[in-house]
Amino acid sequence: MTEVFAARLAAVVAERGPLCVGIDAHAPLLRDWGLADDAAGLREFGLRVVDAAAPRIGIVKPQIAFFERHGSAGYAALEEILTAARAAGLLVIADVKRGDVGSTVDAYGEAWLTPGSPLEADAMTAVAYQGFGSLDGVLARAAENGKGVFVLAATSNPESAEVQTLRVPDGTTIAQRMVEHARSTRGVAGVVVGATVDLAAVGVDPSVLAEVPVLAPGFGAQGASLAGAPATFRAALGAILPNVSRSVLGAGPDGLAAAIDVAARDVASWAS
Ligand SMILES: O=C(O)c1cc(=O)[nH]c(=O)n1[C@@H]1O[C@H](COP(=O)(O)O)[C@@H](O)[C@H]1O
Repeated sequence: MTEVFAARLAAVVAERGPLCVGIDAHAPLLRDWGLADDAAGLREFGLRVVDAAAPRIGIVKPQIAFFERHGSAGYAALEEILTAARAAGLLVIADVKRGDVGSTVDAYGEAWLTPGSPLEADAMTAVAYQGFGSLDGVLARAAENGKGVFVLAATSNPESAEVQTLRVPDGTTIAQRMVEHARSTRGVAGVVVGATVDLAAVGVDPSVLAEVPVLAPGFGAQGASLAGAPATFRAALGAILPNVSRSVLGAGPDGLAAAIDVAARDVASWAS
């Protein structure tokens, strides 16, 4: 039987910790790294991040937007980076944030969560603005393949409260409803909850959040500190995958490994 994603993830976290490093190829970062903002530059950038990450941590998250900027050549670079990351034993979360009517979102699942697909990842990010049920097909595919889907619940950007704090008729916020839906998938879906978020303000119950995998971006460049995570996530701290992108990538190709080590040590200190 295929192992459910949450169990695969737990094994990676137990062995290599929960830190996730983003592969966010911003144009200014490429410039600072001495790389061209083209497909060759993207490829080099991504492969160097994989090289620095693989001996240190367990999870990487390529942000697909930065590859898409270069069209099919960007996607070709991305395919190589996905393959290299998975071959190096890293668990790969494709940050694609897809959502649509079910019959279309299924095709996104086919692209990102199917073994042997050129864009195969271990998990993808998704948006349930068209209703959690619109993700049923992609969740079924993920379950079949031991893959995961991280659904946006309470995002790190300041504008998010406008939508995510709205309440459904039983009084639950949309953010909390996403967490509850994810919990009902029993280890196939996780959620995205930003580290900049006040859980009480967005109506998310930390004890329910603790029951699902939580991708937590927002550290560093967006203002949240790794040291502050225990106070932010409380009972759910053990469920989070803290993501760092610009805060470590900004160290440059020569400083990246050390920056990842520092972040990993900060995360490891949560346990003490
Ligand atoms: O799904 C995400 O990863 C995501 C959700 C969210 O609420 N906020 C957020 O910043 N992200 C992504 O996480 C990364 C954060 O990058 P840094 O701010 O550079 O650490 C980017 O790739 C964002 O697209």
